[in-house]
Amino acid sequence: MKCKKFILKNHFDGMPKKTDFKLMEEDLPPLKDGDVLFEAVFLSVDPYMRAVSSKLPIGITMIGAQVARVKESKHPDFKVGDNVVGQFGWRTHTVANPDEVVSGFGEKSRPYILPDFGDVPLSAALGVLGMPGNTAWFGLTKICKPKAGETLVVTAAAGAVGSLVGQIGKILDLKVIGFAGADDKCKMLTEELNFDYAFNYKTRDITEALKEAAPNGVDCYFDNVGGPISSAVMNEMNTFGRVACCGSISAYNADPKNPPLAPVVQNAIVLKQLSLQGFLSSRWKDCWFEGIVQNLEFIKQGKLKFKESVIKGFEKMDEAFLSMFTGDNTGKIVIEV
Ligand SMILES: NC(=O)C1=CN([C@@H]2O[C@H](COP(=O)(O)OP(=O)(O)OC[C@H]3O[C@@H](n4cnc5c(N)ncnc54)[C@H](OP(=O)(O)O)[C@@H]3O)[C@@H](O)[C@H]2O)C=CC1
Ligand SMILES: CCCCCC(=O)/C=C/[C@H]1[C@H](O)CC(=O)[C@@H]1CCCCCCC(=O)O
Repeated sequence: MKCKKFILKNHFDGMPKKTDFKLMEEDLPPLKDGDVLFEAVFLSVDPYMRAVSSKLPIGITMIGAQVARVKESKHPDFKVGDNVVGQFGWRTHTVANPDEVVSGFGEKSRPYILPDFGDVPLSAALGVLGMPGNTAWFGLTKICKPKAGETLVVTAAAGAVGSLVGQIGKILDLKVIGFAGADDKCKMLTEELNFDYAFNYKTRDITEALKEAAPNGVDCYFDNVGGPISSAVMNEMNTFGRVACCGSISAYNADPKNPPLAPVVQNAIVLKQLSLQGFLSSRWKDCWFEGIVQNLEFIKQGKLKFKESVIKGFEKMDEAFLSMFTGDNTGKIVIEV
């Protein structure tokens, strides 16, 4: 049996291009004792792949998670028909011993069998009921530690993580201000997702927008973008404000030898006694299912909506990946095989 896979053909130089990838076929080995044959159902593209792949060798299968179905099994814990989330990379089929799966950056990562999501589609296991959902839930509650009545700012607010952070902020009784890169995204955030304010960072001055929406200052900042936008937000923060440093997508395509310069924020950090803390969602791997159960509960209660940009066809993995950097997605991008 053959599988299709995408390999990294060139290291990205600036914005990733279709020509940086190659779609190939590979013969799958027969199953040994302990092995399982997984078939991809939905695949994920995530911004970290841009940052991480520059450190990986050319020719590797592109890294990442997928929802896969067990087609054959010689492992006692995995039954035919089980749905799992596994770090198998950009490939349609995988033969692997689940106890030996290693993620693209070298961490052991046993695929986990998905619980019943009820009416919620399986693709959510890559979004609201998976890594981005847990990033939002744990990152906001454990790093920003918000208190009811406080003001939260979130950037990349219409994306997979940001759209959930803002809604969870509202569930926790915060005033929520989002920044996103298009007027229709901002409209969606306030009209559908309950944000109090949303501004287009491409057309609005950040400081001015915050003076209008947060005249009493910002207490929590969930930072998905880094760079000058984040410097401007930090300058509007209140004493003892908390910043959850989640990602810096504004610089992922930058030349590492000539990185972009953002305005200095040390004055704000010192004078306002801010706490900035970086985190990876994997910090909460030991209580991973608590986050999933919590977000599923919010969905069932009608308090949390999730947006997906579903792209059909494994062959479009590369295009789906590129679209994150042009802001073409709303919510989580998933590829349906
Ligand atoms: N720490 C962790 O464990 C995790 C961190 N992350 C990080 O969170 C952030 C969001 O990820 P995710 O929700 O998956 O992705 P998104 O779904 O938010 O997609 C990326 C979005 O980023 C915005 N964007 C792209 N380029 C820029 C830019 N130059 N400046 C500002 N915004 C830009 C675009 O929206 P727009 O139209 O608004 O510009 C785009 O849609 C990323 O930085 C990612 O690395 C994600 C998961 C886990
Ligand atoms: C390298 C840039 C990472 C930017 C932030 C981000 O998007 C992180 C996402 C992680 C998510 O929590 C689950 C993951 O697997 C993502 C990648 C973690 C990268 C680890 C890199 C380790 C290393 O290079 O040493």
